[in-house]
Amino acid sequence: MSASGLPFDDFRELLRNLPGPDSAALSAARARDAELTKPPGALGRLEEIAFWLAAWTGRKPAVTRPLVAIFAGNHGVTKQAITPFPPSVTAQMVENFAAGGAAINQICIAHDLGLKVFDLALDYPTADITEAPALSERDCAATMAFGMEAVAGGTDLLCIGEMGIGNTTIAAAINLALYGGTAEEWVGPGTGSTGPLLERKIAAVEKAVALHRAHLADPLEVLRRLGGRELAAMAGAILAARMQKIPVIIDGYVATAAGAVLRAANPSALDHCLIGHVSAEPGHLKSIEKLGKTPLLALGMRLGEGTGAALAAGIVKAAAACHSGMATFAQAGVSNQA
Ligand SMILES: O=C(O)c1ccc[n+]([C@@H]2O[C@H](COP(=O)([O-])O)[C@@H](O)[C@H]2O)c1
Ligand SMILES: Cc1cc2nc[nH]c2cc1C
Repeated sequence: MSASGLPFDDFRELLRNLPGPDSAALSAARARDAELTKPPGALGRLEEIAFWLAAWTGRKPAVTRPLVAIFAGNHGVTKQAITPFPPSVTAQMVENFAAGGAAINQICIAHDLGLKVFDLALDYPTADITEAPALSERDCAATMAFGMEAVAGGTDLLCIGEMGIGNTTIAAAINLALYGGTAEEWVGPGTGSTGPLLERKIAAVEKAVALHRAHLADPLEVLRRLGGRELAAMAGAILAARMQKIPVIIDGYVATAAGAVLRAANPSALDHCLIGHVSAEPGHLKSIEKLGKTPLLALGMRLGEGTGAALAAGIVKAAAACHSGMATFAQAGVSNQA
């Protein structure tokens, strides 16, 4: 904790002093790209991804230890009867991740990605955001710090995902607080809320944002009042990655909301991040556009658990492989005259 003793102070300081991109590594990548055996720009966005890797790692683009981190949390707002699945499914899915039976396990095998799952006090859901702040400042800051530690084991590409019944309601509330509009614009079906479930979900988001309105100009207050443990941990992990020169791929609607909190605190906070995919949750594309980003994939998925980010990691790995493995015109004896 910082000298003044307020748990958020260290994070405010970090957010004010984020490291920028490495311009020497970026220039070197651009120079090499111009020599590779392809028409200029022919690899399209793969070339931009290689430049992004160079800028945010400070090295020649390479992905050798990609990691998917899933953060799991439970939410008091589920007592408003807003989800088709019960909160017990969060812990059950954590078990399924550990046993290798979830979709994310198969995508990690397909793309050769490491996987770590962090469950965050699943037996102690956050407070119901329609009645109280989700977390105390101390709990929120401690969970952000936990998320920062999660990447300490070393990786050179971090995919951020989550698991938490009720958390699409949380993401919608965060988006409404950060961007305004109406609750209907930000609330979607999540795992399948329709009819009365969806109506109660919209009402819960409206009520929560109205209750906390006086405090929502401060993005970290948005996170602690309307967020949840997995969102706080994802925010911490994204920040830690920035400090440690690790590029990040953000997953779906909920992971994007965690990132949005950081972006609201510092407009450059997500410059080291890609959005892996646009999910089928109706508000996701708009929330991505608010960040000034373009998602890599659009596969109609709405699963969470890092699946969209993990699929995008395969593309990022391929971008690095092309950049580092292709021959130059001179090496291959190919004419570079158009
Ligand atoms: O990532 C997404 O865009 C996404 C869209 C819909 C559902 N989810 C997942 O579904 C869970 C939350 O849905 P819900 O209906 O319980 O709020 C949580 O575990 C998320 O990972 C995730
Ligand atoms: C079964 C199930 C799997 C999930 N994976 C991520 N969120 C989920 C929500 C449910 C309900």
